[in-house]
Amino acid sequence: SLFKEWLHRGIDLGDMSTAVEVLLVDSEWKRDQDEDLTWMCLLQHTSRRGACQEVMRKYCRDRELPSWVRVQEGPWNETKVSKNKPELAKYMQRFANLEKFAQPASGNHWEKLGAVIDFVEHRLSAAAPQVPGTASEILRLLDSFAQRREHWLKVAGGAKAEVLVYTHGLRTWQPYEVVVECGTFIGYSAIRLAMLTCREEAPDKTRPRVFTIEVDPIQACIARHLVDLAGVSFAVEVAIGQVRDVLPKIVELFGAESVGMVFMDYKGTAFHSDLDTLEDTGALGTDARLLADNVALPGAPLLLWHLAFSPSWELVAYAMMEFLEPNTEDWMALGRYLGPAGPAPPAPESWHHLSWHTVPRHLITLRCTPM
Ligand SMILES: C[S@@+](CC[C@H](N)C(=O)[O-])C[C@H]1O[C@@H](n2cnc3c(N)ncnc32)[C@H](O)[C@@H]1O
Repeated sequence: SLFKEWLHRGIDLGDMSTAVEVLLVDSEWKRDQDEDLTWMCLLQHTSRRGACQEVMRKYCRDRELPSWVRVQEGPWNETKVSKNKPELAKYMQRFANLEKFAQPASGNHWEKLGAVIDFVEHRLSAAAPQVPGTASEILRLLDSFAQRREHWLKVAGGAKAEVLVYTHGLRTWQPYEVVVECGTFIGYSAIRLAMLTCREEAPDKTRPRVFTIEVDPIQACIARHLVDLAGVSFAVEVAIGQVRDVLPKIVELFGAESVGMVFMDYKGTAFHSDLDTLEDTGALGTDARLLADNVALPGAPLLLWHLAFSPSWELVAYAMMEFLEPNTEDWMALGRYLGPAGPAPPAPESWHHLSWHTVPRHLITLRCTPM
């Protein structure tokens, strides 16, 4: 009936594609096949075919549909494939349903990632016809891409990059040690970390010094490509998978006490349990550092509890503004590992609760509480 009201008022369903998508996924009426098809039909005749095809593709997957419903083949539109590299196309074909595992994407997420590759490649070849470029040049290009208002990228740039560099410089590194980054995205911080590890006069090029984990295969491939363009692929290994599945293999891959620094930049509610894995498997080296981003927004209260109250850790937290978001304050937590010294006292139940009701929602509740 809401749809009918929109139609009655002459509202184009294409302009409401996000709402239509939510209703298609959540509504009771979708059990009624005919009703369902009526809306498919209406979605096909809108002025914004691209957005609506996207909705239909998601909704109609694996379903028998009448021939008049025209849904473009596959979850990947031409822009995505053409903008990326053959390796990406291979992944796309192999995992046709991957899109549903990808991070929640804004409407233009994939176009933006295609554009970032174009931007970097174009300027790189204009400035210096040889590939690879230098790592600092790639970072500069990514910064300048992100600084365009419509191109914001969720990477640890600006003040966050400074904390990253500072953290890496806090300890004396052994030749067998690695930095583990959880959440690669397009490899921005991995490239920066690789630059730091390559500062030695004759860096060992036979083994990776930065091991970075990304759940989204497309983003992981983009990261590999940019790492390659930056000329640091010898120093960076991009692993594809969930952090929780990959971390247990670290000791097997690099040896016990081989992790000198961990950079957690993915899903705050998982930080504490994934850190447990690193501690329990003996992966953390002497005086290892843990840097965790976005611990206040969206929030990682259980990680903060652990770092603050476990005798194995010392904690410092930095309040700063998000990269290119001058109105959004966020925190980074920096932990220093003192070696296995026993568990933290259990976190109060309310902290577990807080972990699920991440800080933004929690703040909304607070604001609504009468003074
Ligand atoms: C904020 S971005 C990382 C930015 C990157 N650290 C940088 O500064 O350049 C977070 C990334 O974590 C990935 N991610 C989210 N949950 C994950 C998980 N459970 N395992 C692995 N990667 C994950 C997302 O796909 C996204 O690309």
